Amino acid sequence: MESRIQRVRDAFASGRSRPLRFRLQQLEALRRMVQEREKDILQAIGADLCKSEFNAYSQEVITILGELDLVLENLSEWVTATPAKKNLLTMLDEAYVQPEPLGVVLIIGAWNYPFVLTIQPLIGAIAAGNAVIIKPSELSEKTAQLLAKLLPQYLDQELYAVINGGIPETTELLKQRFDHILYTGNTAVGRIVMEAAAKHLTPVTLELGGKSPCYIDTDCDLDVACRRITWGKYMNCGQTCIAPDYVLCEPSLQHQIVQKIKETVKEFYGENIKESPDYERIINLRHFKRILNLLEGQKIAFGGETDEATRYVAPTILTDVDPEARVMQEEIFGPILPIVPVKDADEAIKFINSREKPLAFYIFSHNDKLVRRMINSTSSGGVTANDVIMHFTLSSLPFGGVGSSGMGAYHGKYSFDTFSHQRPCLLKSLKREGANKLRYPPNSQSKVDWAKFFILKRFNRGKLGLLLLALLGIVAAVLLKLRLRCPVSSDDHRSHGPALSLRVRPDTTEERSYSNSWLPLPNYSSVKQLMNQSF
Ligand SMILES: NC(=O)C1=CN([C@@H]2O[C@H](COP(=O)(O)OP(=O)(O)OC[C@H]3O[C@@H](n4cnc5c(N)ncnc54)[C@H](O)[C@@H]3O)[C@@H](O)[C@H]2O)C=CC1
Ligand SMILES: CCCCCCCCCCCC(=O)O
Repeated sequence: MESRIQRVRDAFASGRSRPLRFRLQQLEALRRMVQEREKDILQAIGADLCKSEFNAYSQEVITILGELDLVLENLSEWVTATPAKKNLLTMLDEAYVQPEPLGVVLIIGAWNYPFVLTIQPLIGAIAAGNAVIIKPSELSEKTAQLLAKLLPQYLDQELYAVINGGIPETTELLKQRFDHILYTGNTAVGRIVMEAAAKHLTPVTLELGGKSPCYIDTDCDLDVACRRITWGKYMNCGQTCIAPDYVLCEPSLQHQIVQKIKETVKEFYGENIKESPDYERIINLRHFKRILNLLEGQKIAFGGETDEATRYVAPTILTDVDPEARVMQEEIFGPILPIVPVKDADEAIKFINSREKPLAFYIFSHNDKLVRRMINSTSSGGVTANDVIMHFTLSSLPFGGVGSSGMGAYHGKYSFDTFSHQRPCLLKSLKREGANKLRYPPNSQSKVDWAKFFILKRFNRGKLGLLLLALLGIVAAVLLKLRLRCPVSSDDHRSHGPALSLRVRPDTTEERSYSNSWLPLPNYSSVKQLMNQSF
């Protein structure tokens, strides 16, 4: 394992992952892979999650094709250095922020969307110029095997390596040094990843889970709300990290919600849900049993049927759920929807704030003021109002958790930023040493005053500020010139402090001899007064 990672590190050190052209080539190759091997990809996802090709395409492949298009279109802009604002001391220098690759990145994927959750971070890591070790989840075995077979056929084999295996392999992998780790999975393993990363001071992006609440207001189109919730809750058999985990609503709404979700389930999956090509299965027996345990002692208002042989769990709704019940303590990650009655929106806010920060928060209401109030009084990784899941699909929004639902974010430009170091660059010349003397010892009050002036002064009115700055420059230059005509004693330098750092080219040899000295301005306070006018 160590030698494999070393090979990837050597490939990164060769510098070939850095040029924009190379990154674009690799991303185009990845797009070719998705297009040419679409059938294989859909079959692998289908085999892992019992998912139809239509669903695998719209839930996973579309996202990746969209992300690739976005990155290919914008990467040349993202890699370009951004000029930085300067202060008076650096106004003649070059200051910019240059994104640079971090090095070797480790991406640990999860099984529930095994293609998108592995390939989407990979796109960002390649775009940012990194080498990558990809560790797909061992639970989605077919997709993991396919990725290990396909990626080397399309991408640079030394820069991008797939390592498959289970917990022992991941544990071994985590002992190695990486320059960034992006992990998607449960919070307990998130802690293990962070602890391992800390040993090497490796930064981490943790895409974790949690219990995402969904508040339904009385002022709401319940038909639409319930249709959207049914879609987001039962998609992928509830195994979606941003699925609405539970519903909060006033007691009077409970019965109607159950009825409407029931009708929608029939509309979506037909009379015999087991036969529906759109209804998936639980990934393995361990998770199946875990979900079954969550049903114990609960009032099942709808669903509840299970079949161990096929790991089938019917779309299920629980009503009047006690907040202390087990089903309300851990992320469900299955097709069970508990409804917890609350008095009103304020009680819902309190309820949410008394728990760990969730990955997503959903509010259904016609009342725009209420929606904004609920957003402003809670915290979550992301929010969608009057729908569920959909914020995930917008690459212009950062995707990630907060608090125990994760740290850091990715998607689109946010992925590029996650896998880049924003390197600040200041390019000075070895000339103009005069202006620099204000920071050299011995220090004095006037040097401090000048330093304050040069560094703290802000010009925030755009062109007007620049115009006034130019005028000030002219005034300073004239004063400087006047001063240059009269010889200055070394004592004067010490007692009056520095001159403005302006390009003043002395005309005569005599003047040149003063050009590198601290030339005192005759009246600093008048300049200070001038500068304190609001520019
Ligand atoms: N924030 C997000 O974007 C997403 C978060 N999730 C969360 O992931 C969870 C479900 O995924 P999991 O069952 O955790 O996926 P999982 O069992 O596939 O584990 C994820 C990865 O962690 C590794 N792993 C597992 N146990 C480990 C250990 N003890 N030491 C080292 N590595 C280990 C696995 O090899 C795998 O690659 C849910 O909590 C869900 O909310 C899932 C999808 C997206
Ligand atoms: C056309 C609709 C597309 C919907 C895409 C849903 C993809 C959800 C992936 C979420 C990953 C996760 O949160 O576990």
